[in-house]
Amino acid sequence: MADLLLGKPVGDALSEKTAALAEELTAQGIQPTLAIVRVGERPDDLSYERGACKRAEALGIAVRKFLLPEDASQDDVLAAIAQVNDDASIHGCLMFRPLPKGIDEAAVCNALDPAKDVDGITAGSLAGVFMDTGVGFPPCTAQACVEILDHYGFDVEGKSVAVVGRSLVIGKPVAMMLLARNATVTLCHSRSRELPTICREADIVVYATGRPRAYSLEHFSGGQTVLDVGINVDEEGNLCGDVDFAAAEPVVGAITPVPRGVGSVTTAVLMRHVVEAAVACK
Ligand SMILES: NC(=O)C1=CN([C@@H]2O[C@H](COP(=O)(O)OP(=O)(O)OC[C@H]3O[C@@H](n4cnc5c(N)ncnc54)[C@H](OP(=O)(O)O)[C@@H]3O)[C@@H](O)[C@H]2O)C=CC1
Ligand SMILES: Nc1nc(=O)c2c([nH]1)NC[C@@H]1CN(c3ccc(C(=O)N[C@@H](CCC(=O)O)C(=O)O)cc3)C=[N+]21
Repeated sequence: MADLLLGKPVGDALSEKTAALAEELTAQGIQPTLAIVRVGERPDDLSYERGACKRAEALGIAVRKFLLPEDASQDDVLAAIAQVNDDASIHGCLMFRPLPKGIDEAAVCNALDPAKDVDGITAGSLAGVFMDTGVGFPPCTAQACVEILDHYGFDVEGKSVAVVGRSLVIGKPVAMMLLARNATVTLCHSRSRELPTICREADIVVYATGRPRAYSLEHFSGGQTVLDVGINVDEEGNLCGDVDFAAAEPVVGAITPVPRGVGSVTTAVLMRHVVEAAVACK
């Protein structure tokens, strides 16, 4: 049976420092505040929003929501971002992605004030991740994966890591962050051939594709570590990951469950970024 890599202890350890900083700021009359920009009602966005609001409340961080309908135009989203930029009481902004088709996501992302970019969506923050400059915040989920590996004592140096999925939210940045820690990274996507072989041969596999329970026995090997980033809703309305957990658990060495895995660490990382952004703008 695999070791369960639960997110809670990782998130709790991160949140201890965040709570102390948030308290200090509040004592100085600064209310750390996160803006959430959501277009439509994607279930994975709603799940993140629930998790984030719960954690923000526990830490004394305020949340302001900017909710737009599914058919919002690019100008509507840009107007919401402009409101966030102009409001000095907002320290960080989380805008759910992917945005509905027809909206130029890069244009909207880059409209955000870089100082408020707590989820690594602007080109400047991503350059920080890719060039290792220490400027800006990395995408929270990519950082959450690294925090989980650190917390549970997995040293990636020299190990082979397969990342499945190449989005700017998770696949590409997590690949770069693990590369910076001297892992040998294979970045896979929907056109990759021999994916099961690549996955089986890796010491650590990060699945981030948004395909419910799509990865099964042929992808696993004994003793490997699996991080399941996917947040999907199955036919019965239950949250599930990209990995077929029941098939993986008896085989792999360690695995993050969904829910209670990577997602809960993502929200903890987000809150830490918000508080750090609030400190930086003092
Ligand atoms: N736990 C957390 O905190 C978070 C969870 N998520 C979840 O992670 C998942 C991925 O999110 P996101 O990156 O935004 O999704 P995107 O849809 O932007 O990207 C999906 C990626 O998966 C790849 N892919 C799709 N099908 C296959 C396949 N059959 N084989 C190999 N690769 C495939 C795509 O490849 P190609 O580029 O070739 O199309 C693409 O690169 C979602 O379930 C999302 O909800 C996201 C962020 C945070
Ligand atoms: N710009 C952007 N960045 C993202 O990181 C991003 C995104 N867009 N769009 C949507 C996906 C999905 N995602 C989740 C994060 C945490 C939980 C989370 O906290 N889940 C709890 C359960 C919460 C609940 O449902 O009650 C858990 O896993 O235990 C869920 C989903 C981030 N995403």
